[in-house]
Amino acid sequence: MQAGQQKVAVLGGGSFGTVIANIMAEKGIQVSQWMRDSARAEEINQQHINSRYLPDYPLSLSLKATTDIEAAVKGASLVFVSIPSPSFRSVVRKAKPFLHAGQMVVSTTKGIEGDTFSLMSEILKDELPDAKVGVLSGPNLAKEVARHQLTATVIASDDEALRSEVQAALHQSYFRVYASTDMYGVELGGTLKNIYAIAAGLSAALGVGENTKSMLITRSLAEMSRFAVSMGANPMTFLGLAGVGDLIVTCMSPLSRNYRVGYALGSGKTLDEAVKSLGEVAEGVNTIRIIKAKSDELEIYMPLVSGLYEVVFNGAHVQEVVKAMMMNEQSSDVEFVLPRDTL
Ligand SMILES: NC(=O)C1=CN([C@@H]2O[C@H](COP(=O)(O)OP(=O)(O)OC[C@H]3O[C@@H](n4cnc5c(N)ncnc54)[C@H](O)[C@@H]3O)[C@@H](O)[C@H]2O)C=CC1
Ligand SMILES: O=C(CO)COP(=O)(O)O
Repeated sequence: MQAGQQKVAVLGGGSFGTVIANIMAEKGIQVSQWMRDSARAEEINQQHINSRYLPDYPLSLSLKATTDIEAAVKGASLVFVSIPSPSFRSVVRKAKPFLHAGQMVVSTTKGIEGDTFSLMSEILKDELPDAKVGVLSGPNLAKEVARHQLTATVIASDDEALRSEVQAALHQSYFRVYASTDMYGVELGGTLKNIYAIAAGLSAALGVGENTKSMLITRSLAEMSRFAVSMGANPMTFLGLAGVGDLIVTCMSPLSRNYRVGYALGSGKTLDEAVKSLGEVAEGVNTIRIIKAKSDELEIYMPLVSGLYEVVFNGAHVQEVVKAMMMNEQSSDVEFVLPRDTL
């Protein structure tokens, strides 16, 4: 389809929904961005800015925002859902009456629904059994994308036509889209790394050295891939942009909201203060709780998650938790090379 004839809908008026919508609008695709806040929609339409989430970034003049979800999705070949995980299902339900059979729907959300332990692709399949479903995930700090910093991401789906459509819609001189068929692995990569970004922010605030930061990131990768593989994901996915790529950016950048929550905790703020002062979503806080419960239930060894859970929710002292981890029994480096249970 020619860019000028294609229509795409983006559900969500926050930082990521806005940059994704803007990439496509800049290419001449007709984009309708749905949001609940009418003042924000009017601001995007009149002043071409989203001052709450991306205050310093002018948006494409052709990007159109609306509070009418039917108008947003009507005639759209692709629908992106960029809504924080706690509200994801309810927004999909709102859009559902206006979607057709075979509709392509892509989640950009990096979280888990607590009550059901559903990833967003599972919610999409659940709510929209006739839709073609995909997941977009990768090292994609919204403010850097808005600034046209060279960026790459991953579209994961079983559906080849959906993967090609998303690659064509989002490809830009500053934005590349790689393909994957491991939807579950790609989605878990984006979701789990938020936990370790909180740990990285916390340790940065405590002034740890570069060796320590490297150990933390690499052992985080080992832990998140161990969990994902137990859930059926492909370990190779964690070598890609949605695994190690997203883990690195989120553990290293103060632009990450999860990293900032960790940094605030390490600077002596309470969890409430840290989350309130952020004013945006940090999915990792809920994800720690959800993954702690799941890993306990399935007996998956996750010492970083357990330690962080104790610090964040039970007031344990970081130094004590770290000391216990360092004194733990010796283990395998890459357990897909040397399995832990053969030690
Ligand atoms: N910001 C980033 O750099 C990136 C974010 N993501 C993911 O994208 C998802 C969305 O995040 P952001 O856009 O960054 O969040 P944000 O905090 O910037 O904005 C969230 C948006 O969702 C809207 N919203 C929340 N509940 C709603 C409801 N019930 N109905 C309608 N709208 C509702 C809010 O009004 C707000 O516009 C998250 O899961 C995040 O992990 C993914 C890649 C990069
Ligand atoms: O997922 C992200 C970058 O890829 C954004 O991370 P935060 O949600 O921590 O800001």
